[in-house]
Amino acid sequence: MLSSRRLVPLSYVCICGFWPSDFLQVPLRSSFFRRVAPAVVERGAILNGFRTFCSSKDLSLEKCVPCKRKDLSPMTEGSANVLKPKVPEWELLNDSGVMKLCRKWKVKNFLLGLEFFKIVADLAESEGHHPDLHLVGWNNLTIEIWTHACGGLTENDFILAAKIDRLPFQSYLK
Ligand SMILES: C[C@H](O)[C@H](O)[C@H]1CNC2=NC(N)=NC(=O)C2=N1
Repeated sequence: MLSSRRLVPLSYVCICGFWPSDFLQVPLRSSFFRRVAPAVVERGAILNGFRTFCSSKDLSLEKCVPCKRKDLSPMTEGSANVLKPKVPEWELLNDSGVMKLCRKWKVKNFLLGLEFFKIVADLAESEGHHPDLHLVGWNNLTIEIWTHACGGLTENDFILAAKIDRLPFQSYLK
């Protein structure tokens, strides 16, 4: 389904009801955009020209797209902050200029930590988009998500984070 979604160049935020029919193109620089930005993300929008969320409130229902575009560029901190409320458990990290999503868990034991990562790995493979996995001190897990192809954040990262949040990990945690 996603292949039908064209990637459009960044110049407007497109508010859509249903892809690709009823677009209202709003110049990013307009005061209208600044006022409606959060609502735009709620209703569905193109941020950084990569895709429209077609009014899905839940990013975990979206699919990651291949990061093959030569001109793929990371989203701005402003765009990241607009999407951040959709993955409230994650924090935005600026790692030497590379913006990433980061979340930590403490699991009951080492083997559950590896099982946790295996489940995340299977999800990542199915999405074709992969997190950085850290397991330290036997039971401290950290997952960092960013788009390596452009050295920053894209919608794929927020989608993967939202999908990870829906995995059934409660029984793994301390
Ligand atoms: C074509 C495919 O999208 C790329 O090989 C994927 C694989 N998984 C990936 N994962 C992440 N996090 N960033 C990437 O740039 C990336 N590229």
